[in-house]
Amino acid sequence: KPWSLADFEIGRPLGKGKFGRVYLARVAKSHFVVALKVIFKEQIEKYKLHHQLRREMEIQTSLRHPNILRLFGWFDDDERIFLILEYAHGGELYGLLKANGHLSEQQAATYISSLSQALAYCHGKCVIHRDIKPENLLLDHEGRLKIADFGWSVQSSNKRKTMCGTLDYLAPEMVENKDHDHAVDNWTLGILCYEFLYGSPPFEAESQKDTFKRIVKIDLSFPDTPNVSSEAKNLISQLLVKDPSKRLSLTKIMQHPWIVKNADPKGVCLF
Ligand SMILES: O=C(Cc1cc(-c2ccc3c(-c4nc5ccccc5[nH]4)n[nH]c3c2)n[nH]1)Nc1cccc(F)c1
Repeated sequence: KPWSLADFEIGRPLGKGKFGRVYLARVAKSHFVVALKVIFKEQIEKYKLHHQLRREMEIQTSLRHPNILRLFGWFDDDERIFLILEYAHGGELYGLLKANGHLSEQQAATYISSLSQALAYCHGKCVIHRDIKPENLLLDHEGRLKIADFGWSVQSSNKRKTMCGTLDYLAPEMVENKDHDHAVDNWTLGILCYEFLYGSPPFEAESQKDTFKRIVKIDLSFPDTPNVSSEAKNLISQLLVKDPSKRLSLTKIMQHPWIVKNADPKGVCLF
């Protein structure tokens, strides 16, 4: 019997986006907790997004990895499509980063390792460009990282206001509108690693124009505080490289001395 809204008890909103909101919910019978995403059909029709949505749902349903948020299933009624998504009890990684200012080298290395494993899994299934910015990263009850690919730009509560327009995470070949491949994800890992350790992305600037200039110039510098190990700086410097083919591969990232030394093998590290 297909799922329907009657099977769920709806809780508070968790986030909202262009195409609808995400609610905390639980299966009425089993009390199994999920995140229920509501997408309005008239929005999909208006933007002619049927195929993209269908493809995204097929991709998400097929991805099974401990660091990728699950799409358990979906159902619809006359005006809405409902996605039954995994609930991440720890909320947005962005919240943890902003609360602490920056993460410890152990936390940062653990999350970069988890992201590299999740991306290697995706690339292995010819799925690229999972939008990996802090706003798309959630934590489960054990502090394990979960990529929730909001390709549908969910603007949730405590998201950075400049998020929608920021270039901070885009690789040079993207801001220069050249064709790009999965190496853009390796660049983004460098950006994220820097942001986890210093609290803000490396090419942040007052205007998008200045960020653009800093990205294409690879205008990278490491502040003296917080004190970050040279191995961490070495990894970042091998990812924030202009030539996509020269960026450290996902396998090499997982074998990097800083990752081997600092990442928690179980991917949870709570210190
Ligand atoms: O839209 C998304 C991804 C997505 C995930 C979510 C999302 C948002 C928030 C949460 C949360 C969550 N837990 C929290 C705890 C505290 C505070 C906030 C929290 N949000 N858990 N799981 C979530 C899932 N929104 N959108 N996938 C998608 C879109 C179209 C088609 C498709 F197949 C998948």
